[in-house]
This record gives sequence, structure tokens and C-alpha cells, in this order.
Amino acid sequence: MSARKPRVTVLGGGTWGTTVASIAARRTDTLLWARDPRIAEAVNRTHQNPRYLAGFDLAQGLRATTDLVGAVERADVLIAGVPAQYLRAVLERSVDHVRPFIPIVSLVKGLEQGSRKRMTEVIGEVLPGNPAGVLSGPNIAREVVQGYSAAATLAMPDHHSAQMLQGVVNTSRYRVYTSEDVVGVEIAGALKNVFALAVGFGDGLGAGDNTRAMVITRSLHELTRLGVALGGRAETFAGLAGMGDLLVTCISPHSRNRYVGFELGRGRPLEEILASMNQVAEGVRTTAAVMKLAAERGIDMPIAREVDAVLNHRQPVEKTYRGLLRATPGHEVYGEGW
Ligand SMILES: NC(=O)c1ccc[n+]([C@@H]2O[C@H](COP(=O)([O-])OP(=O)(O)OC[C@H]3O[C@@H](n4cnc5c(N)ncnc54)[C@H](O)[C@@H]3O)[C@@H](O)[C@H]2O)c1
Ligand SMILES: O=P(O)(O)OC[C@H](O)CO
Repeated sequence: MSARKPRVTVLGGGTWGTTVASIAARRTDTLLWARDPRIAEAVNRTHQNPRYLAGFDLAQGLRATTDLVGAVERADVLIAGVPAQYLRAVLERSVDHVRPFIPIVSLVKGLEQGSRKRMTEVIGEVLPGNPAGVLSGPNIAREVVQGYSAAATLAMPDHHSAQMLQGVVNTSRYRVYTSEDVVGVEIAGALKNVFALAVGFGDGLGAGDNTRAMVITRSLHELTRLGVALGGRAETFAGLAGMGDLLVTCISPHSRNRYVGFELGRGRPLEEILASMNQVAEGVRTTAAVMKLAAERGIDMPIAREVDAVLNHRQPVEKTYRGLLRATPGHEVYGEGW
């Protein structure tokens, strides 16, 4: 790569893609690709994204486009902020135009339904010559875009590209740590959404703070066991992308995944909740993939199983905790189950 600062293209003009693009635009030449021309036009003219981040000012230097080919052709670094179920299709449209060897960073916290693949695996299949990594952590977009302090982990297969990319997204208020544990950071980000749904169930049903703490803590146990079985490092799950993100997603009133769980707990049908939202809650479609991965690895995931039962098998939410409470607890650290 030349001595000039890398040109960044962010794919996905939703809440988080826009936020990360705004951060990068303060450091280097950054272009946001949005599907919706109204978003691209608003970013260029008003420096705001009225659909996803209404009222929040973005970096003045950020530019946006709907031209996918032009956006990827110019990029020294691609950052992917398109939800998990759509990323493959967007990359396939870009495949002949992405420059060889440039790094690709996923912001996505979900698994592809059907294939059960992580997003760096999807990137590796579509663009096998490009190193792929992930940026993930406790990052509620509306707080980051307002400049509240936050941190995340940037995992790349090699330390050199992690350090180069750190220079693109790290600021005094958005602290980006580096890691080589791509699998661990990515799995942590996808799984925490499933457990935020479980915490939302309890909150919607009127459970107490002790219950919430119990579910979060046992969720971390479950998340770590599957993550390690899939090749992640145990210490990653105790860090920002693991415990940190699980915590914020399970307690923040701004979390979409917790919101879906909460509304289910209050008795609203899933279809109605999803139809009323204009944003993605990745856990809804990731849960079935998680259950299949767990079954393949022989990992018991009782909390995730209850979420799957409610989302995909029409189990009434109020039965969730009753089902869990029937099980006798085993050893806290080495035990398999709930
Ligand atoms: N919002 C946050 O606070 C936050 C923080 C960290 C990570 N993330 C992750 O970032 C990813 C993107 O989430 P978001 O919050 O920016 O999304 P969002 O819900 O704000 O916006 C939806 C996005 O999906 C795109 N989209 C919808 N249908 C599409 C299709 N058919 N093809 C292509 N694109 C389509 C929209 O254009 C838009 O960019 C998710 O994996 C999410 O978990 C979000
Ligand atoms: O709003 P959610 O539930 O998608 O969570 C947003 C971020 O992933 C929190 O780190």
C-alpha cells in the first residue's frame, strides 16, 4: 500500500455502517455506499442520515453514493456493514471490481441462514484473495455517533493489517484494540444477539434484576463454550467483543435484539414486532444457525434453545423460564447445561 492514507469504502448506509463511515471520514477519504438514493443524497447535502440516525451530525467530509461498482473500485479498504442475510449478494455484485489483496472488515453481527457461515467465511468464499477481519464490541450506534466513549476489538488474520486498519477507525473516543482471533470476535458478536433476546423475554415478562444477571452470566458460559468449540479463544469471550457486547446488548434500551425479546415477553406476535421495525435484529435469523452449529459440535445450549423454541417453534414465551428452571444446576464452570 502507498504512503498516502488509505481510501475507505463502507458498504451499507444503515445505522452502524453510517456511524463507522463517519468515524473513518474524520481520519481519511471515506465513501459510504447506500442502496437508497435518498440516504446518499441526504448524507452529501445535510451530513445526516435521516432514516437511521435522525438528528445526528456526521463528519463533514463523509460522502455517499449509490454506485456500488464505483465505490468498491476506488477502495484501499472495504468495510462491510450490510446485514448478514444480504452481504453475500452485495459482495457478489462487487466481485469483479474489488482490488486484489485489499483488506475487508466486517461490522456484521450475524450468521448466514442456511450455510451457517460467519461473515468472514462468506467474504472468503466470494473474494478469496482478500484478507478478511471483523470489528466488533459494545457499540450502540447512536451513542458512538454522538461521541460518547466506546471501545471495540478489530481482529484481522495478521497483526500488520490490524494495525494499519486501527489507524483508520481508532479515535480518542472510539478506542479500537487489536486481535488475531477473527473467529472468536465474530462468533461473540453473532451470539450475543441471541442471548439479548432471552434477556428481553425476562424483562418483558417482568422478571427481576437478579434474573437478568443470571441469564447474562449463564449466557456468557454458553457463548464461550460454543465459541471455543468453533475455534475462538476463551479469553476473547471475556473481552470487549464477548462480555462487553453481551452486557450492553442485554441491558441497553436501544438494543434492537433486546427490544424484540422484550416485546415477545409482553405478548406481541413476532411478525407484528418485526413489521413495526425499520432496523435489523440479527439474532432473529441467527438463532436457528446457532442451534445447528451447536448440534454439530455436540454443545448443549439451553438458553439459546429456549430462544429458538420461541422464535422458530411457536413456544409461548412464558414457558421459557419454566423450562429452564426445571433443570438442576451442575458445576458452575465445567457443567454443560443451564
Ligand atoms: N446499529 C448498531 O448499533 C450496530 C452496532 C454494531 C454492529 N451492528 C451490526 O451492523 C450490521 C448492520 O446493522 P445496522 O444497524 O447498520 O442496520 P440497520 O438496521 O440500521 O439498517 C438496515 C441496513 O440493511 C440494509 N438492507 C436491508 N435490506 C437489504 C437488502 N435486501 N440488500 C442489501 N442491504 C439491505 C439497508 O440498506 C441498511 O443499510 C448488523 O449486522 C448489526 O448487527 C449494528
Ligand atoms: O441494537 P442491537 O441489538 O443490534 O445491538 C447493537 C450493537 O450490536 C451493540 O453492540
